Amino acid sequence: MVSITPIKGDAEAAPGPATADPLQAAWEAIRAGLRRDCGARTFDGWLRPIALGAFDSEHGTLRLELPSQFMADWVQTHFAERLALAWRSAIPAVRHIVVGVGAAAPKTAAVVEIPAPPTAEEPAVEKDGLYAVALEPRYRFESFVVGKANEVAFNAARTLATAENVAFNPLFLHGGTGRGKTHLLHAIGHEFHRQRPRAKIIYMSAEKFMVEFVAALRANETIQFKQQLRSADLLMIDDVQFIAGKESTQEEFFHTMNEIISAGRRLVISSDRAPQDLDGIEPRILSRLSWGLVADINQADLELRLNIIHKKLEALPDVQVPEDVVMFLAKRINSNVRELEGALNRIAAYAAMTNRAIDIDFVGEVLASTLRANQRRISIDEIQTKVSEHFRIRKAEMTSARRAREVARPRQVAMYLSKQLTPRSLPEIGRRFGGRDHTTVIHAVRQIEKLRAQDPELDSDIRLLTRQLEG
Ligand SMILES: Nc1ncnc2c1ncn2[C@@H]1O[C@H](COP(=O)(O)OP(=O)(O)OP(=O)(O)O)[C@@H](O)[C@H]1O
Repeated sequence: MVSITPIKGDAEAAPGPATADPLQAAWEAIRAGLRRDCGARTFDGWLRPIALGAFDSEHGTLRLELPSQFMADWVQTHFAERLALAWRSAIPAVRHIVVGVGAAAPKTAAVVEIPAPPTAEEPAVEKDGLYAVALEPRYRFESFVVGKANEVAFNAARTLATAENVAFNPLFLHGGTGRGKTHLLHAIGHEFHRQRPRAKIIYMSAEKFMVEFVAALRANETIQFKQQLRSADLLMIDDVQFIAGKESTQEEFFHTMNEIISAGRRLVISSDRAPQDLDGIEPRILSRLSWGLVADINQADLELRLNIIHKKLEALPDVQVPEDVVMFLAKRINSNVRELEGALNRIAAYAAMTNRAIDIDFVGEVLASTLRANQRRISIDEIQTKVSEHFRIRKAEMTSARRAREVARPRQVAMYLSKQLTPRSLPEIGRRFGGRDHTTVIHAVRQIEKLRAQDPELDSDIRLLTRQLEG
């Protein structure tokens, strides 16, 4: 069940006597920025009427409401991406925005007067070839902290942005949410622009690609749409999982991809999963993708989390965070970098508001629910359930003595995942699998490691199970 938290009542966002509403404060700042960037006419006509709706803290979804469907559709098409980006940089906990018609929107007269659409096309204003408005200024290579989990992706991104000729194209970056894919794409854009100020760079979410493609189809303007994309020297499409299975968009994407690559222009794609795990992507697209470089971004380990906290704190010179608190945060917030960043911002904001020193007690109060969510531990029981469902065997086979391959292999997979995803010891894992010896568990772990390297299907099963279990 999704819990919709009313903005004013966000318990975690308002510890102690604090009265300021961080969402409202961020919204004021975003509005000021939009007014500056878009001019008074567009702002007054289309953006001023937007009201803040509810914030669903579980999914990080913030609702923005307009007085009519027409206005909501317009804002969705022209501003959704910009709004989402602005929100994400202001409050990282806001991961998505939904634009709709709602009760929170200011009530105007029964007939809503619809302002004339602006004459200039704002969100993708071409400035020196760079679609500058879409790139977040903070997302640069210099602000990206490199560790084991992301070094291959980082190096590939830098090579793609800087090398005279690249041996791989496209670059496909994948990894779970909040691990820095969008950051790296924007960093590529900034660097490419710095080195080649006249080059044409397009960054677009796959969702926007689809929306624009469908709009172009309706308006009989597909030729212009194609020309625009295919003339890019660097094209970056974020979150490509979005178009998996959407046939005509996928077809168009495939042609665009082919032309960009054949013309020696650079293409970068990001996704929350590996190419082979994208359901509904055609084999010819997969094979074209495999011509390039596929790099994943793994979950940050403790060392990387510590380095990221230190780096983020450099940008907050007024905030004094003692080393024991840094270690506490790095150990306890292990889900993803976005959460870690959000936690630091929240601590800084509440320390400033309440004038309290930042110690472990304070952090425990301010981040109570984040810490609880990060504490979620995957249990061996959950692993056994998921694995038996996946391989369509009875769960009882997890603890049975049967050695037939069709049950023994899934059992080994479950033991392997128990070792990887839980802090349980080998003897304990053995006990939970029908009282087996710890050497059986070691054997299972080694066996699956070996098989994963040889068998792409098993490897993809394990990735999928891991993703599902990690939620
Ligand atoms: N290695 C890193 N160094 C510094 N900041 C990072 C790093 N990784 C992620 N971040 C920060 O974490 C936040 C989330 O990253 P980003 O939006 O790039 O994630 P993502 O992988 O694109 O997530 P999603 O799939 O949800 O879009 C950003 O503010 C980004 O700057």
